[in-house]
Amino acid sequence: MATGNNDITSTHPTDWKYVSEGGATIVFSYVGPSDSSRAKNTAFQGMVLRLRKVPSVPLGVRFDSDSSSFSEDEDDEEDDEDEPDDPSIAFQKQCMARLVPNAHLPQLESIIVRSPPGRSYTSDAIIEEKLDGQDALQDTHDHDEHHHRHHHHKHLTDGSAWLRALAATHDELRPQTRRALGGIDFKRRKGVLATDLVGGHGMSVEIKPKWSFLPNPAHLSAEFKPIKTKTCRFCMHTHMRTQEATSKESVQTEDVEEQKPSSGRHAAPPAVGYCPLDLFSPRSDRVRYAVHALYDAWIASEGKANNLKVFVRGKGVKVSGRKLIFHNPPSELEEDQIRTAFADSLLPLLTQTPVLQLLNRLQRTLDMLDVEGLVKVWEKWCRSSGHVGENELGAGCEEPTLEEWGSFIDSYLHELGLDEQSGKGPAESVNGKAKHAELPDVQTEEEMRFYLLAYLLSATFKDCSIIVRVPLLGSDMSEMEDANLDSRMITLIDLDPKSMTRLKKWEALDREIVSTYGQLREEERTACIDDWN
Ligand SMILES: O=P(O)(O)O[C@@H]1[C@@H](OP(=O)(O)O)[C@H](OP(=O)(O)O)[C@H](O)[C@H](OP(=O)(O)O)[C@H]1OP(=O)(O)O
Ligand SMILES: Nc1ncnc2c1ncn2[C@@H]1O[C@H](COP(=O)(O)OP(=O)(O)OP(=O)(O)O)[C@@H](O)[C@H]1O
Repeated sequence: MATGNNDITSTHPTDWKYVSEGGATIVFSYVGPSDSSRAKNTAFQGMVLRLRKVPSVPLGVRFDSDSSSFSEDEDDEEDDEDEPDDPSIAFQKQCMARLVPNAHLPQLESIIVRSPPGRSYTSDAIIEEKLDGQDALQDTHDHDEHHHRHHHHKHLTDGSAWLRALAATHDELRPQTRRALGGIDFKRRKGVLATDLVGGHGMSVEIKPKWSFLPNPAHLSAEFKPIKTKTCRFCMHTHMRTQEATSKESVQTEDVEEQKPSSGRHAAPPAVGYCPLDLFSPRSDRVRYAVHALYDAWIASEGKANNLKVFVRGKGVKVSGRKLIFHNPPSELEEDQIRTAFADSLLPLLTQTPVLQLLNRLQRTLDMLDVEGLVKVWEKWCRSSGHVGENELGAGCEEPTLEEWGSFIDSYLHELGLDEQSGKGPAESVNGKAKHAELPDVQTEEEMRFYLLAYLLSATFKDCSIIVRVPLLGSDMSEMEDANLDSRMITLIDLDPKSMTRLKKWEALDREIVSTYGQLREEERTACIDDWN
């Protein structure tokens, strides 16, 4: 029995399973009713729901009518159509799809998440309240709950009722550090339905690779150049985070559960030992080393580091349950065997599909000046153009429209001599580097914005994740022959546009990370090897 009704608020909150979340969004997958009393809804099968969280993270795209904003008034029951679709949808369709082959992108579509007035939810029922005051029950097994509903807060029956019920049903599964910072944004009228990349019968491994390159040295300050050309940004950031964690530990109060991250942002433990430059290397022994390091950091952080997540049949695997990644978990298994089998299963897709190399090329060619070079160009342009404001990087700059993003991508592809969706790797960047040996002489606002947009887009690719789908270890399917490699099994997620307002943060963070790392003696610093330099 199945239905295809695409009113998401007619599904029960328990038909959805919490998958995971980041700083900006939270994701649930459709599992359907747990018993046969109700039909599965085919409109949601194989899909996840991605919802924006509060506090909201600013996005780097503006619509002509500035429709990226939405009503701040909770009681405002405007048409759902009045809220624009989540900007990530148009951005992916019109911009990202020109840079990344479709095979490596999830399908995205907009979905209304407002429930009709008068509809409320209990743990196992949907209650419809007739507008003339008479009540009608629908699809409920728990009539006793019904007569209590008038005592409930008005939110239980307003348009946010479904979102609130979804949040209440799943809040317990969320990490405490994320819960302390916020949850689903109940004011939103729309969410995003996306291909479920962690469901099915196999294993999905999510890697957040981060920065894949050492910077172009041409525009670095004399003070930072020796530091930044030896150690990659991720390894330096890891060092800073490790120091921060150590100093926090020494002042921690007893009540750890109640502690909010002091910076107001989620602080995942650092993935010590992992270097992205290993993962992005063309040498498979280095890629293997990186996967081992990610696995070790996953274990050491008890699954809290955000660079590796593992899912089996749609559910996040805990470190303590790691044997679940095997089809038939052997009773005796050395730790090293699990790690080796894990890396064996990922290596073919990581090394023989173009996704990592594509990410590498995009990141480095979009960040040819480094933030230090970008600041120099910006300051010079501010002086020459009389640009008013505090002169902080990006100050006073509007978010780009989709049209401007489109023109930017035209120029970028043209400059690199690449075709749309070419998916080509970093060899193409060599020309770009020679070209950016000199600081660009920016004359117009349009030219200045070209460099700012390039940096914003590089930041998206530095912060996105890949999801690799493979059979469970030890299953008949797990010995993948090269010929059987299906490159669609590796997908890029979290390709949201970053906001102009982030530029000043990145400048300051760069300074903080590098000066902290610079306090180490030369011989204490890690030498990261960029094979593509
Ligand atoms: O600055 P970074 O490199 O620490 O990246 C931030 C991420 O931290 P990470 O290093 O991956 O632990 C951070 O990840 P977490 O929330 O810590 O998992 C976010 O991805 C953040 O982006 P946004 O605020 O969601 O747009 C990321 O911020 P942006 O740099 O993309 O602004
Ligand atoms: N299409 C998908 N299928 C399955 N799981 C997904 C999908 N998209 C996202 N997820 C899961 O939800 C998590 C949060 O999504 P995403 O990374 O897009 O959020 P974010 O808030 O933008 O992250 P960040 O803080 O890194 O910027 C992901 O880490 C992943 O585990």
